[in-house]
Amino acid sequence: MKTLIIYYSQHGSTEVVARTLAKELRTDILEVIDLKKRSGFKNKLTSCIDSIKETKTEIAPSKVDLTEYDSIYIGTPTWAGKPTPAIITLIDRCDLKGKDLYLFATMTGRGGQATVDRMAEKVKVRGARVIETFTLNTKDKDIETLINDTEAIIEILDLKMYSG
Ligand SMILES: Cc1cc2nc3c(=O)[nH]c(=O)nc-3n(C[C@H](O)[C@H](O)[C@H](O)COP(=O)(O)O)c2cc1C
Repeated sequence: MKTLIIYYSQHGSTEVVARTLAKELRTDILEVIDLKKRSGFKNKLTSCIDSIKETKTEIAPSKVDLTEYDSIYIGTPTWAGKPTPAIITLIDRCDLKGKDLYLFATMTGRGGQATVDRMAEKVKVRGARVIETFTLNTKDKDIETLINDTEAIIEILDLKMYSG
C-alpha cells in the first residue's frame, strides 16, 4: 500500500499540514505550483473568480503519474468557498480510477466543507473512492499549532491505520 500526498499552498499553511501528514504517515509528498501570478489585492480577486468559475490554470508539474500509488491525499486552501484552480486543474488531469482518496482543505473562516465536498464530487467522477475528508482552520495559527492540529486529526481519524 503506497500513499502520496499532493498539495497546493500559496502562503504555507496547507504546506505545513501536508508535510506533517507525510512525516507522520511516512508517505511521499508532491507540491503543485500555480504558474499564474496570485499575489497582490487585484490577483486575490481574480483568484476568487477563477476558483468560483473553476477556471483552469497552468500548473507544475503539469501532470502526475499515480500508477504506483493506492492512496492519495489532496490538500488545498479554500478560496471563495471552493478548491483552488491549481487543485481543480490537477484533479482533472489525474487518472484516479480505483484509488482511495483523502481530501483536505485549510481555511480561515467559512467554506472548508464545501471545498472538500466539491473535490469529493470531482474525484468520484474520475473513478476514485473517498475514504476521508477533513478541514483545518489556520486563522492566526503559528506553525507549531498547525502541526499539533494536524497530529490531532491524524489521531482522531485514525489515519495511520490506512497508510504505509
Ligand atoms: C484568494 C483567497 C480566497 C480565500 N477564500 C477563503 C474562503 O472563502 N473561506 C475561508 O475560510 N478562507 C479563505 N481564504 C483563506 C485561506 O483559505 C487560508 O488562509 C488558507 O489556510 C491558506 O492556505 P495557504 O497558506 O496554504 O495558502 C482565502 C484566501 C485567499 C488568498
